[in-house]
Amino acid sequence: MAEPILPGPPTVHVRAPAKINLTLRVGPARRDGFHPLATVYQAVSLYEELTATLAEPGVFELVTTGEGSETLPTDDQNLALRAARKLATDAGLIDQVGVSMMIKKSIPVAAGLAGGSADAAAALLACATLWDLELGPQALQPMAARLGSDVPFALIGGTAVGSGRGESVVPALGRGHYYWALAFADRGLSTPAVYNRYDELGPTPPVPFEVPAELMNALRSGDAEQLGRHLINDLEAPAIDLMPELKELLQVGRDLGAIGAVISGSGPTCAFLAGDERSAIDLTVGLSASGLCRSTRYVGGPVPGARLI
Ligand SMILES: C[C@](O)(CO)[C@H](O)COP(=O)(O)OP(=O)(O)OC[C@H]1O[C@@H](n2ccc(N)nc2=O)[C@H](O)[C@@H]1O
Ligand SMILES: Nc1ncnc2c1ncn2[C@@H]1O[C@H](COP(=O)(O)OP(=O)(O)OP(=O)(O)O)[C@@H](O)[C@H]1O
Repeated sequence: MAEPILPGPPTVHVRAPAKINLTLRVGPARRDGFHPLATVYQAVSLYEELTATLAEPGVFELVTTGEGSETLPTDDQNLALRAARKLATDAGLIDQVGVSMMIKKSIPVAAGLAGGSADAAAALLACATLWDLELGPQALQPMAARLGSDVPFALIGGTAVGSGRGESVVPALGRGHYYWALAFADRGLSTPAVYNRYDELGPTPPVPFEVPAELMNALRSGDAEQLGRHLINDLEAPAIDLMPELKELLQVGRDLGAIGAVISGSGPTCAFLAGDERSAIDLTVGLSASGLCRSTRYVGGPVPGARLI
């Protein structure tokens, strides 16, 4: 006789998006080593997928698959596991809860697209749900900020202005959907190394600084051409200093018709803004053919932050 099918332990699925920095103004290093930022984030349709299953109390485990996963730690060095443990500790439940997580990575590692932050945000939301903590993306913000500068944005998604060290995020009012071609490099760049090189190259813009009004106006009116003209990243010079081939890649994208080109975050991923979806696809084809990048992908934004699926 067939065995009865018993329900498995509760499981949730979450996906969390990559980000592009449309603006990244960087001030001189603070005493704690972090740099004050004025940034505009946009979440784009390249997603990490996390599956979390309730486990025995005290069990916190993780496996990763997909893009670059073989290079990642699966112990507490991994941001997702660190996020799960931190949530359990802060809730006073560290000896009473457990979780088994599986992450399918699509965001390349150390690419400037905040893949690790997306994983941390996904883990927070998944574990809060599994453990019935009744904490949504807003309530999880303070804990997200302690895990990393980009984690709070990964929870809210959309388009948002970031300040402080990037952890203080306010949604930006905007209209329009934008089409991007992303060009991935064949190696990563370390975020601290890029900030260090930024300090060495100096000088830094005076603080307080602001997000360009033209960029905010472009977002408000949904004007892609104007947005493309006002993309700016102060980490572009140090990223190019560490990886000189990025300069040519940015130029090739412009020559292929991109209406804007910028390195995302600390790089090395280059983001090219296109006028429409067809042009974004054409750009990915042209960039691939240039031989200057490992691979390309077209994405759209803004999209929501970490969500249950
Ligand atoms: C480059 C960006 O992605 C732009 O959004 C972020 O600034 C980086 O965010 P992140 O990877 O979440 O960074 P964190 O994990 O908080 O910090 C990693 C390291 O980056 C440097 N760091 C980060 C953020 C910041 N405002 N100033 C910094 O100098 C510090 O050396 C820090 O030790
Ligand atoms: N789940 C994770 N995914 C990716 N990297 C992780 C993860 N956990 C820890 N890390 C470590 O964090 C480092 C940076 O990873 P990540 O892919 O988030 O870089 P990034 O996209 O450049 O980040 P950011 O744009 O936020 O600076 C990696 O070198 C990796 O060892």
